[in-house]
Amino acid sequence: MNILKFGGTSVGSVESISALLNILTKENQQQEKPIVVLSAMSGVTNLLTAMAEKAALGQDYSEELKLIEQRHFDVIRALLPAAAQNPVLTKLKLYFNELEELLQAIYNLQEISLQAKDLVLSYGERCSTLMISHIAKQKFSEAVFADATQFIKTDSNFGQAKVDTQLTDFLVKDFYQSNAGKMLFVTGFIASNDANRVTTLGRGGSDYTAAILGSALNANEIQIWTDVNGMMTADPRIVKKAFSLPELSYIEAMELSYFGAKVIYPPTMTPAFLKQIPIVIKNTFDVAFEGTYIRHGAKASALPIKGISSIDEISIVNLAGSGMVGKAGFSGRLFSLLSREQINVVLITQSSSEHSITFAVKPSDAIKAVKLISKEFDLELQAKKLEQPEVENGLAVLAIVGENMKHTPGISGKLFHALGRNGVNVHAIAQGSSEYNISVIIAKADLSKAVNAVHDAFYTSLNKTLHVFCLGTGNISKTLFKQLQVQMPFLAKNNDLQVKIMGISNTRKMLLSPNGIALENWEETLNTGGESANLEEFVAKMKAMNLPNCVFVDNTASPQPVPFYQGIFESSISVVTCNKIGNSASFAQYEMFKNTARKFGVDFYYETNVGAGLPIIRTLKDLMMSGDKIARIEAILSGTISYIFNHFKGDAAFHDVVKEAQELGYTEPDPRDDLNGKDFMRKMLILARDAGYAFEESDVSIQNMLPDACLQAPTVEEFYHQLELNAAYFTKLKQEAEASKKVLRYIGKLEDGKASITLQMVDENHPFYMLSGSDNIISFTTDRYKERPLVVKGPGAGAEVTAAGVFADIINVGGEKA
Ligand SMILES: NC(=O)C1=CN([C@@H]2O[C@H](COP(=O)(O)OP(=O)(O)OC[C@H]3O[C@@H](n4cnc5c(N)ncnc54)[C@H](O)[C@@H]3O)[C@@H](O)[C@H]2O)C=CC1
Ligand SMILES: N[C@@H](CC=O)C(=O)O
Ligand code: NA
Repeated sequence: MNILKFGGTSVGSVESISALLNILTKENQQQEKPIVVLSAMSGVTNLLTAMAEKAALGQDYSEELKLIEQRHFDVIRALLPAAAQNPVLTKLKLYFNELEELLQAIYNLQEISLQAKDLVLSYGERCSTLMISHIAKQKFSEAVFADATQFIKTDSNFGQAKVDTQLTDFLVKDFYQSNAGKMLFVTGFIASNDANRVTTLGRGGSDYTAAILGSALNANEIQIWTDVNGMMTADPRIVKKAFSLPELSYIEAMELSYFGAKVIYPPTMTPAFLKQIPIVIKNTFDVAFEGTYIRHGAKASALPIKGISSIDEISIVNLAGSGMVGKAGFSGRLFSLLSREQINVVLITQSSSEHSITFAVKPSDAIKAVKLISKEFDLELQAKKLEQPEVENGLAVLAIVGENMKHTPGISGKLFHALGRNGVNVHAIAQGSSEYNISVIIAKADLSKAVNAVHDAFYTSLNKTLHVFCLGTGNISKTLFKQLQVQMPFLAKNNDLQVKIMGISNTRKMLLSPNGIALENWEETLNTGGESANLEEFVAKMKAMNLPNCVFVDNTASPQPVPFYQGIFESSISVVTCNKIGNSASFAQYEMFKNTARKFGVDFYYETNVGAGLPIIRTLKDLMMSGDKIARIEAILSGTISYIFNHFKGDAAFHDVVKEAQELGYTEPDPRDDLNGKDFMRKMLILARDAGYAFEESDVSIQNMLPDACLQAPTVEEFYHQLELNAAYFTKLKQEAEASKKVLRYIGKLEDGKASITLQMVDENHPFYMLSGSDNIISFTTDRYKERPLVVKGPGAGAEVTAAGVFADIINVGGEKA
């Protein structure tokens, strides 16, 4: 026979009770009738508590009483034919009269005992069970109401009574036998003591009732019907990607629910655990869900951990003292003191020196614990053998749980890597001696980020999410958003990766969205839903969202974002940028960015700073890291100038060709930065620094290729005008080159600790002669590439290739999926 327990939400409304009846119809096809255990209608227990408290304070409680009556009567009127309503309405009315008299007595006394409170609460389960048993009788003629106070016997610890197992087993069996063939509807949560006074079973009490009955009657299984899809890999309110677990062992379920999973309350399972009766958690509102099975010999899954549980509010108490802590008997005295005073210790850690102990408790217990300790160890404190206990608040616990953990090396490494990379500071660690759980104490503010990061790290077959905040909505960003949108399904399918844009800002508007910004209509969303742009606020809000796997993308050409990089790294957020201004300002700053990113375990990627999407920065880094020595770098690194020299032919006018380069998206937002060599200089400087030189801007000499008037043009418009006025200068250059069968090339060189950019005319024997479009070319001569240099060549400017380079940098963040 099966026990089916339905929680408050499952009996809370006409719809849920109808669903419950359908479930019973199916279950009734089994050979033996099920036993149904019911909770009070959702919210009713709270109302009863409120009424009892009001009565004890001499306040009016009639509103609540009316509300409770109304909720039951509404269900009866909706689910029973008129002729069948009267008998149950009458019986319920009797209950409500008793309840009212009881409350009146409390009101008169203006005081309430635990015993009276249990009695008040008992009406929640009695009313719901009586009502539903009558409704069920329409379908199942064998339905019978059973008040569990008749056969579940406890001590007199009202509010949290302890069950007399032997007597209860006997009475339950007897009751069951004398009701053979009936379908029993049993009140959850309530029982009675020797004197037949009503007692309650404490937290999770209706589950406990189901387990007690299941154990006494050797049930086939105990079904716990609730409103969620069983036990999940993490709290679904915190982790959107959390999924239901098909199967768990008892120990795993205990460990998981101990730290927060509210689906079942562990102690309630003990009777079932001892008899090895499987428990299955099912969803009344989603009958297609097969349930989470908790049973003996649950199959070990391929996953090293089963779930992540968490408690979002915890305090820790630190105790230290060389003369005391760690000595035999100390922790015994400490923890029996706490247990005597009913302080639940969630977690304990002891330092290896054994001179300190840290334990975690509910915040409301922390001060109480300190007072108790101060009293108990007064002498030791006075003698300075023990230091004053210290309390830390605002903390949370995260625990990973799984029986497989102890057979799988590297679990804690993975946990701490995920936490470390995301800047989550660990205050204390505890590994249960069972090795079924590893728990860490972290700041409450970091909990959501931490649980998500750890979930991503362990459930790698799920998509890992990168949370991206993007500055700039110009040429490059627009193209990046398009590329991301197209590529997203591929990344999800083949790389288990999701890139979510959480924030966008340009100089006018900014928008940050906790759910991410859809890329189909980002522009409209930003314009209609965004607020006035404010860079400082954008960065602050990004940090406050405290997301795991977070990336800040700077796709501007502005110096303004650069001063924020440092603080962004310090918040454990990676930076990806195509903006060269950060890396080409002072060397001290360049070095600080690198060091800070390394210190905080995040990435700083800027491949597109040199040669757009061409793998130049990455190649240089690989050469350096593998121990090669750079002897010489020669390069053409201005896509714009490359394009101009490749197209300034025949009777084309120079300024028109420049305009074309701008229109094709090759130039900087301000094309003067390309033609005056500044953009090229920045690239040479960044290369030199990455090659190990502590260079400043002044270390790169630039041969100017523009007449003075062009260089000094105060606006872009004036610049184009000056280019036109100086047409003869450019034509002369071109003719000189053509006359000697050469081409014009603007070439950078780094050799012997010197960097330069010069305008050259090269003939067909020169390796840089053959270039087309916006091509860049770079040749690395090194110890290992001595005879023939390592050459990278290809389009070095343009929105598509640049956005693609930024895209690649973004998905390389975190490294694991690349
Ligand atoms: N075009 C190319 O081939 C390549 C470009 N790059 C770099 O890409 C970067 C972007 O270039 P484009 O997209 O063409 O520029 P753009 O001028 O089209 O767009 C720049 C965007 O940045 C925004 N912006 C500027 N200052 C801002 C601030 N303080 N806060 C928020 N947003 C701000 C602007 O509103 C604009 O949306 C530049 O740094 C450029 O050097 C790098 C490699 C190649
Ligand atoms: N404006 C730049 C673009 C790449 O950084 C260029 O022309 O090379
Ligand atoms: Na590059």
